[in-house]
Amino acid sequence: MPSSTVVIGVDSSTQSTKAAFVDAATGRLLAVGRAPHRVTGEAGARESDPEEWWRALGEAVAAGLRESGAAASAVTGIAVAGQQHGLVVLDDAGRPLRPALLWNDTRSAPQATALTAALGGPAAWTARTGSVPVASMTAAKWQWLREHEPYAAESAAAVRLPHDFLTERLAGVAATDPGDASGTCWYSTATGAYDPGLLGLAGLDENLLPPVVPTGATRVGSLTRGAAALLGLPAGIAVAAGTGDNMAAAVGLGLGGAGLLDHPVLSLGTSGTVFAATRTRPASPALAGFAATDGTYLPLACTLNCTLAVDKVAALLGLDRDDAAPGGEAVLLPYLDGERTPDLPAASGLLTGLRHDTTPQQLLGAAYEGAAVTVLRALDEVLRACGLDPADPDVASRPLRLVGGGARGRTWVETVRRLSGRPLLIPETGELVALGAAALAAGAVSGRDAVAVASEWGAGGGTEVPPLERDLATWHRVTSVLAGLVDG
Ligand SMILES: Nc1ncnc2c1ncn2[C@@H]1O[C@H](COP(=O)(O)OP(=O)(O)O)[C@@H](O)[C@H]1O
Ligand SMILES: O=C(CO)[C@@H](O)[C@H](O)COP(=O)(O)O
Repeated sequence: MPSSTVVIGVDSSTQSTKAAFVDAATGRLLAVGRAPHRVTGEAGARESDPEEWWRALGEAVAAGLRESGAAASAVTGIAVAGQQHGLVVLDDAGRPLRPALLWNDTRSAPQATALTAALGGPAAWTARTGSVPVASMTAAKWQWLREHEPYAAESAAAVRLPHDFLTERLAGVAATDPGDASGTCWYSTATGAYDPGLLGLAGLDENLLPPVVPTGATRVGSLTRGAAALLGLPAGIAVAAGTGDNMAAAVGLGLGGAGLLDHPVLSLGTSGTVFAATRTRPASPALAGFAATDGTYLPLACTLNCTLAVDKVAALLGLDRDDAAPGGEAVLLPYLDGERTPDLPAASGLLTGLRHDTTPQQLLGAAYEGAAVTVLRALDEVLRACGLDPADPDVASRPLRLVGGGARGRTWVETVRRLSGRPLLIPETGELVALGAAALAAGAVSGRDAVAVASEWGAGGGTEVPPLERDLATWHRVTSVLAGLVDG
């Protein structure tokens, strides 16, 4: 591949769209174009207009093109990684029939409970899909739509996830990948295909879904003339299948079959996620057992309240996000959006341990601690799903890779360091999801394995932060309040 070619990786996540322009030969990040999109809704509702994602994708690509100084003619491929699980329903002209129901919309919790029971409980689900339905899963959202807006469900000519909605706009071809499909609860990680029985349970016609192509780096088509004109890119360049945002972060870090296996990652974004890439198909009811893009798997735990929730607490207190001190006796579980891990969709924020001398800075620190402990609690289960013993010194000393917007924040890094007691590895590149998507685009152009491409690019490398002695007093204080919430 000539060194002058450029690939674009798009991260269409909850709060914004980022387009990474990457030198395909060296992996050098030339520029990242950004554009925000809105999330609306109250009382558990979280929705976004897919047309806004499409507009934001155009703006982010235009900004990246300007800032990179790259000639549009140098661009050879593009791939989209998107926030997982969102339900997009389209009419027969490909227009959204309503706003997308997002991963953090908890209105679908009762439908998730009913689906779990309908198949005979959690074990039956993990055996088939790798995951147990919770409000986030697409199947629960589809059931919610059927019950609450039957007209929209009956009129749907196509059902899409966020990333494959955008891929189809680029290539004019319907396609998805095993990674994002595995977050629907109608795709089986055991068979690597849609599960007819689960589609029957959801009353969903398979013809409404995009075909699942073998990997996110599969070339599904070429940039259409219309999309090319809109984006200022050459028509005919490769469009990859793309994937979900967590799977793309794994690719960017070089995790998977052709790279690093069984090493933990913590992503601090709107969601907090903890995961690893492994060869063993996960089937733990405590985790989502996703497929990765390349035939490996991604056991993952996801919380609903991470950076956005902590920023909200900082705003309530009138503090900047790094004006925090360790929480002391105060415990703050910032479950502003309900919670998914543990599965408490109706939860709200909880504060305890206040004293006369508690400071606003401690309250903010307690919010960081509450959010961090909530996601870190699942780390041992992720390691067990990889077939590892979390207490094994070799396993305990594996660095935790920190990604997502929060990994740029001093207080996040120090809080995770203190509460995990692990060495951390903070990649130089902040935009691992977009970079992973760029590697998928490079794979679609060259036919090479995207994880191998990303490993060669070296994007996973970064700063190693040595461990601190683990703050077990805070850990136990937070986990005991959390346990009370679960039991209560
Ligand atoms: N320097 C920083 N310090 C702490 N948090 C940050 C910093 N920069 C960005 N963030 C947080 O990162 C979040 C966005 O991260 P990102 O991974 O892009 O989220 P998402 O993928 O959910 O849209 C914001 O909620 C913001 O609070
Ligand atoms: O639901 C999940 C994972 O199962 C979330 O991780 C979403 O994929 C949204 O990610 P961010 O926007 O927070 O990156």
